Formats: sequence, structure tokens, C-alpha cells
Amino acid sequence: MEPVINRLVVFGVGLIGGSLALALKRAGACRDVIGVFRRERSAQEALALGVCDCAYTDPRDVLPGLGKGDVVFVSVPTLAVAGVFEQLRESLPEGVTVTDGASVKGSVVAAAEKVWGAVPEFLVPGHPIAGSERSGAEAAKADLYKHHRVILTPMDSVSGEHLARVEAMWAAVGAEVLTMSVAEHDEVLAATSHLPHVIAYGLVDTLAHDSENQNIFRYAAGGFRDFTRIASSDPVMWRDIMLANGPAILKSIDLFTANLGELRKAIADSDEARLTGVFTRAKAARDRFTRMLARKSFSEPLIEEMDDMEGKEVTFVVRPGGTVNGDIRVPGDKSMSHRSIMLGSLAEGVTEVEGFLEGEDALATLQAFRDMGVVIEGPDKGRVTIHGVGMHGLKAPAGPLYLGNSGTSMRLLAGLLAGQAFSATLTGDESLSRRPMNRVAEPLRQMGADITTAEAGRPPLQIGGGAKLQAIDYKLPMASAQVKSCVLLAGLYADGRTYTTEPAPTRDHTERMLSGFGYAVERAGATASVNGGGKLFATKIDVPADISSATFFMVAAAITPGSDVTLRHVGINPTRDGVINILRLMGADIELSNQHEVGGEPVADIRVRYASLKGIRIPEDQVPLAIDEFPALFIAAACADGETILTGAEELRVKESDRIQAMADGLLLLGVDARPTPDGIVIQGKPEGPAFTGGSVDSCGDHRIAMSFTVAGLRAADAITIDNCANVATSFPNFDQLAATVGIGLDVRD
Ligand SMILES: O=C(O)C1=C[C@@H](OP(=O)(O)O)[C@@H](O)[C@H](O)C1
Ligand SMILES: C=C(OP(=O)(O)O)C(=O)O
Repeated sequence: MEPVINRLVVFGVGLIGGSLALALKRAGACRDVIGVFRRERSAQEALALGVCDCAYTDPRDVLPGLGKGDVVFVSVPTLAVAGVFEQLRESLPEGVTVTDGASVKGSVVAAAEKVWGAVPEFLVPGHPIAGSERSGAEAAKADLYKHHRVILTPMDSVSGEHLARVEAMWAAVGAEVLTMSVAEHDEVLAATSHLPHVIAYGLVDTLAHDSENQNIFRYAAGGFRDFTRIASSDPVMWRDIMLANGPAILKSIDLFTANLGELRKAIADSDEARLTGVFTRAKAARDRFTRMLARKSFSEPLIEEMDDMEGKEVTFVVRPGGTVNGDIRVPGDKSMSHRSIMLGSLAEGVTEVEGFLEGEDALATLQAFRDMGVVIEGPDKGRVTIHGVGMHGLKAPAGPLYLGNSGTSMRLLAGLLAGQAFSATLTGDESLSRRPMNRVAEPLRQMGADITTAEAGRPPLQIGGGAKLQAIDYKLPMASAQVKSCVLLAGLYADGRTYTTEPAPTRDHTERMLSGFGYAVERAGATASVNGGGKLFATKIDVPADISSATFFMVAAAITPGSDVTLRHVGINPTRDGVINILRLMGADIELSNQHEVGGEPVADIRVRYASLKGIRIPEDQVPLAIDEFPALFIAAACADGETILTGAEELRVKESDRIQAMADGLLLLGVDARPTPDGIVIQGKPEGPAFTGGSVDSCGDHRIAMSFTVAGLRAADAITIDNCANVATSFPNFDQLAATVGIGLDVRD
């Protein structure tokens, strides 16, 4: 690498300064490293360790010789920074850049103002978020900053040239540079770093001084060791941090003390529910954090950036050919998983769920209810225990409810929240933020709800609390189970009887599950109705495997000669079985066995063997019954003899992506004659040999598009690469493993 700075002068060659020196030298990013020490012995040690090229104990021997392009890095304990600044004021020539590594920025800025009268244009306060409980030059490591964050808190007075130099220096050692205000930095660090140190030091000190606990260290096991590691950090450094960031740390301590007091009370009162609540919420938060750390190895991500960190790139690469054989169970039904959390939370008593889908969409619903104070244990291998709070027991969430990619969560929650005493805001990811919400906002407003959307009816949704809802008789303008469910759920809180009438049958899990929770739902033809003001009673729910996820393997076997696959315990509710009907019309060999009911929902094992398919005109009455299955059905159509025509499916254009366009684009790229129409598509199939060329397609971040093109690989001439596949985890977290199990040659690259 070309040097990005000239000389580096380090005041305080310990872990932080020494590691920067080693890293810059290793990267060839600076010319020389000069160490400035207080004691001759430390200088000799650092030279012997090779951390610096030359060492001085009197800064006046170094500073006057510096010039433009040189950087002074001050990494002495926080409260010693002012002393170093005094020395700099004496003899620092113009053009030299100064930065620091202190954990508190307010005190650094105050020191600069005291010494220079104002923060000088060459000073760029900074803080590398890296370290360890070890200290001193001997602990320095050249890779300490790789993939770590460095926060810079430049003031308005800073010169662009000095700021750019410091940014380039940190980038050269592999760090990610962020900027924020001094106050924000000090508050965030008080909570995420300074408070944990207070607690660790305090705990060890308490135990060490307690004579009854003399033996504690002898018997202390992993938990104690993990928790107190940071109490071995440099005491002087941490004393200074406490003194320098007092007010922000006190705020964090007070918050924690109040929480600890509540925990104490819960233990004193043997308050099982409260303890379970705190521990399950904390475990969920920590597990989420651990997953994020595993994906991107930053050591201390800032809370507000966690969501960005989830936006990782995943690419599927599918080897061409293969056959599909096996006997598998796909994960739980997404629609039912959402509803089990919603109704279980509002029920009286404890609801036990089995087969819950541990995909991100259903987890978003689960988290939203945790955020509204519901104690939910799990999920653990599909088991979830929900401690219902009753129809009026939800609490106002502390902030917006983030629903990720999940349209079902947002639309159903809008209905439920419209009748609550508190206000709430519903937000989602980029895809969800583009999806239409007027379809729920309008009927809810007719009921008297106070709902605001962003422009053109897009999320976020703001739902005002305390509205008095009136029952309505709502004729749905489109076949949508989400809209129907939203209105019915609001109807639970409305005065009178709420009716919904749908233009075509859509999934009826809400109606079935409400009945399962003891809430009377009347159904007459296309109309369903509920009376407001009733109660839900906890129950047991067995969520069957999701037919929408099973679809990918049904299509895979149907299009690939030599295939024979069995899918166990799949929900075959007649409002969801369009995919079976459509594939059978195309000539697929599908056998259902072991048909029975679980918790009011029909299930069966589904066996699919290869049989040659023919193109069909898809009956419009099947469209809502197979709405999520069309991307996969288009793959089947591309392998069928003749033309397949879909009409009446304009709803596909407002899913996680415009599924007509996204599929048509991908099919065309893979050599298929596919013509999108406003409400459907026309596909010419190739029944023999490869039906697809190889190539690279974009899933547009839509899970169902990603999985559909994966299946296409079975009949492709060459490898298919599919970009933007991270969202497969929203509905089918172990898709890649099951695909491999049955014989699909899928490689996942992230
Ligand atoms: O109610 C539900 O659980 C769902 C309804 C459907 O959406 P629409 O109601 O928008 O058709 C479907 O696409 C979605 O995956 C789940
Ligand atoms: C449309 C879907 O889900 P949602 O509307 O809940 O985002 C889907 O899973 O295909």
C-alpha cells in the first residue's frame, strides 16, 4: 500500500496506540512510527517489541521536526489528554494532524478548548471501538482494528484535509469509520461500554470483600468468568473514563438500578411471570445480537446500526440437473404462526404452540408482542409458550414496532392496534415500506380508527390510541385474507357486529383460529362476522407444515424425471390448496395420504412423482387459493408442454416484489418465452430436456422468487446464480439444507 500518512507520533504506546502503530506499519500505510514515552524503560520495551521505530521521552525533541502529512495520535488515559495538548500547544508546527483514542469525547473537546481557546482545525477527536482487558505495549496487535468501528466526532471547526487524513488512516488498518456528535458518542458509550465496566468492577469488588464469599473465586465457574472479564481492564484508564463521562454514566446507572430493583422485587415476590418476562426478553435480545456479531465481526455494534447489519448479501448458486427424492417436513405455516402469537397474546391463560415457524416474518410478529409487554417463551424447536394478557392487557411499546419484511404482520396488527388504548407506529424494511396499506387503513378509518400512513398509503402506519371503534359491514374490493383478517381483528374491539364479505374465498386461518380460542365467528358463504367485546381463551396449537414452502419441492419433483418426494404433515386447508389443484390440472402425479385434522386445520402427507406436465389456462377461482405459489408454478409452466396462461392475478404485483415482473425478467434471462400481462403472464413451456439456460437472475429480495429459481436449476442447462436471497429466511429458514437433502445442487454464498 502507498503510505496514507507520513509519520505517526504516538503519545502513550499501550494497547490502543501500539496496535495502531503495528497495523499501519504492517499495511505499509505510514513511513515511521515515533513513540513518546514518560519513562525511559517503557521506551526501551516498545523499541524491543518493534512497536515503534524510534522513541523519545521529551516531546520537544520530536514535535518541532514534524510537518504536513504527519499525524499525532494521543492515546493516553482520558484525563491525561489535556497534559499532552499543553505540550502540543508549545511546539506543534502547522499542518500536523492531531487525533486521539479516548473513550470519552466530551472531556477531550473540553481539554482542547481550555488549551487552545477553541477546538483547533487540525484536531479530529476519535474513538476506536476495540480493545481488550489487557493493556500495555506488549498487548498490542496489528489486527486489533480490522473489521472494527472507529467513531470520529469532528467539530464544525475541523479542516476537511485533516479529517480526510484521519479517515484514511483508520481505513488503512481495516476499520470502518463512522462520525457522530460528541454528546451522542458519550451517551451511547456510557450505556454499551462504561456501564458494563461499572457493573463488572462493582461485582468483583463486592464479592472479593465479602468474607462469607471467601471461596467464591475458588468455585467461580464460566458464568462468573465470562461476566467479569472486563474487571481485569486497566484501572487508571477506567477511573478516568468514569470521571470524564460522569453525567451520562450516572443516567445509565440509574436506569439499570431501577431495573435491578424490579428484578429484586420479582425474586422477593416469587413473581414467576415477571422473571420469565425479563429473562425471555433479554435472551431474545442477546441472541439477536449474537447472530449479528456472527454475521459481521464488529466487536461492539451500535444499537441503531443493527438493522443495517442485517442487510447482508446472500447469493444462491444452483448447479444444473439432479433429481429430487426424499421424505421431508418443511417448517411451520407462516400464516398460522403469525395468528398463534396474536391470538395467544390476547387470550386469557397460557397458550402452547408447536410447529411454530422460526422464520423472520413470524419472529417479527413475536417480537412486536414482546415489545407490547407479552411474556413469550421460545421459540425452541418450534415450541412457543405465550402468557396471554387478555384483550386489554397489551402495553404501549417504547418505540415503533419493526415488522421487517412481513406484510401479514403489519396488516393484521393494524387491525388489532386500532382498538387499543395506546398509540403505536408500525414500520418495516425497504420492501414492506413500498407495499400498499390503504387497503387496511380505509376500512379501519370507516370503523373510527385514527390511522395515518406515509405518502400514497405506504408504511409507516401511525395508529392513534383510544379510538372508539364501530362495527362495519365491509365488502372487500380485492380477495385478501390480510384485509379480511385486519377488519375482523379490529371487529373484536368494535361496538356491534363486524361483517366482511370477500369477492373470492381466501385463507380462513383467522376465522378458524378465533373459533379455536373460543371466540364465535359466524360464517355464511363469502361473509364472516364477529361481535365485538368477547374474550379469547388460551389453547394448544399444532401448526402444520406450510403448503407454500412445500410447493417448492412439489414443483421440483413434478418437473424432474426420476423424482419422488414426500412432504409430511402439510396443511391442506381448502383455502390454500390451489397449488395441488393447478398442478393436477397440468398433469402432475400428486397423492395425498394420512389425511386428518389438527386443531381445526386439515393436514396430509403429500407425495409427488415426476409426470410430464402440460400447459393450461389457470382457472381464476384458483388464484387466491394459490396466491403465494405462483412464482414456483411459473417454473412448472416453463417445463410444461404448451402454453400456460394466468389471468386475474394482479395482486402478485404488490407482494414482497412485483412477482409478475420479477419472474418474467428472470424467466426471459433464462431463455424462457414469458410474456407478462397487467394481471398475469403467458409462458411457453419446454417439456423435454433443459427448460432453462444458465445465467444470473435477481430475486429482487423476494424469498419466493429466490426459491423458485433454485428449483429451476433442476431443468437448467447450466448453473443459475440468484442474487439477493437473504430474505429466504423470512419464510423458510432451512431451505438450503432441505434442498440439499432432496438432491438440489444449491450453494449458498454470503
Ligand atoms: O393472511 C395471510 O396470512 C396471508 C395472505 C396473503 O396476502 P394477501 O391477503 O395480501 O393476499 C398471502 O399472500 C400472505 O403470504 C399471507
Ligand atoms: C406475500 C407474502 O407474505 P407477506 O404479505 O406477509 O409479506 C408471502 O409470504 O409470499
